[in-house]
Amino acid sequence: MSDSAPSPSPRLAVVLLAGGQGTRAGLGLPKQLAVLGGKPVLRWSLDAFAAHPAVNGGVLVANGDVATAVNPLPAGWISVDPGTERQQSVGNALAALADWDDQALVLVHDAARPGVTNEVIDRLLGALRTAEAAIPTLPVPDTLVEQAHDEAGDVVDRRVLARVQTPQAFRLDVLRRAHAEAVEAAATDDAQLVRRLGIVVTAVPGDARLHKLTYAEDIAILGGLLGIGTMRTAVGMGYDVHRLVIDKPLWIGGIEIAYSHGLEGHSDADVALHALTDAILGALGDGDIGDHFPPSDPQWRGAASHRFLSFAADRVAARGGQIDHVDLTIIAEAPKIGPHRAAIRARIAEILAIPLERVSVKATTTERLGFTGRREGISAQAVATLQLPEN
Ligand SMILES: Nc1ccn([C@@H]2O[C@H](COP(=O)(O)OP(=O)(O)OP(=O)(O)O)[C@@H](O)[C@H]2O)c(=O)n1
Ligand SMILES: C[C@](O)(CO)[C@H](O)COP(=O)(O)O
Repeated sequence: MSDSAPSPSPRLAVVLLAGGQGTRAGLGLPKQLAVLGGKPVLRWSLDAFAAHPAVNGGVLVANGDVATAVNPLPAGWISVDPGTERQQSVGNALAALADWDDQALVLVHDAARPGVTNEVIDRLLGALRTAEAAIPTLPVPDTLVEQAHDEAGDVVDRRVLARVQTPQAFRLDVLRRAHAEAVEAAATDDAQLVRRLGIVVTAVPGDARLHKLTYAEDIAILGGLLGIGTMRTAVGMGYDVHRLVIDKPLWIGGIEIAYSHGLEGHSDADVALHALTDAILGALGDGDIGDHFPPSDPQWRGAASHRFLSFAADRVAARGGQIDHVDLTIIAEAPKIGPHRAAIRARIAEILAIPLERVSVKATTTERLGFTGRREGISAQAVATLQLPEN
């Protein structure tokens, strides 16, 4: 029997990448801040790593506003600014790990992949007992073909292909060398840089839950994969009034209508889009249009109201929800809204990026009664029906 003590496990650091813009997701905010099951996407993997007994600390790569969403960081974690590309962001994290021993291990992970499990971390660490680098991969489930524009070409043999996920696991000295030698050579992940050193990268089974949030529809996919409850229906209502004044452009429902008068207001005073914006914010329980775009703020003077409505729609997407239906009633004695209804409906569907059938636009007079009947102003009422994930 040997009397030598077992060698201690190497220390383990995590590099959590949350420095991207999330352009392809188009959520109106960095996708790592989108809320999934009641917490930001970024928080999911941060919590999973912080709870794993082998993890000693980590570096969150994120801009200040993103890092703030997960304040305070777990013990042993710091945050650093991102670089312009993912690869530079990893480089910044490696610089922050300068005082870690070469023998340490590191897991590099996309914050856009919230579904980190202990099992996948353990598989990667198991592989690093003998390998210098290990990554999770999944088989390709579909037939793959070459394609040029809209012409499908020859089948590519998918048996020799795999989908690469993160976290990716490395001996720290290996990752340091790979990045040091890659200054001029871009790669979409760290394993490719390591392979350029001639080092073998071991593949371990990945996990469907590590699906990456890339496009807006991935939020719903992740909701299913992560077992985040069902959707609930939320209904909101909005109401707005603006005064008619002479010689102003008249904007209603995102279109300009030729008329002797226009609506008075701080923005373009589009009474219909304001009511709709409030209906959506109401369904979200997210305040009202004045909270987000205060009339006291000069930047909204004369602003086109489609910006307010897009903002509200983005907030629905960022919550992993969708707009089921909006119903708008415009109350005006004059001008007649009827001839413009179809154009208004199409414009609202365009702004909200939902099918036309999900938008209803109606109009009425008040039979010459009240302020609308006296043509002193125009009002609008709206109801928005959303599907939102249960938290
Ligand atoms: N300069 C960058 C670019 C990306 N990332 C991170 O790298 C991961 C994978 O990148 P990707 O999915 O491409 O995210 P984005 O760059 O945000 O997406 P897009 O390309 O659509 O803007 C994400 O967690 C992202 O936050 C980063 O830390 N620093
Ligand atoms: C690192 C990565 O997640 C591995 O699949 C991927 O390459 C990063 O995403 P991107 O869309 O290529 O930036």
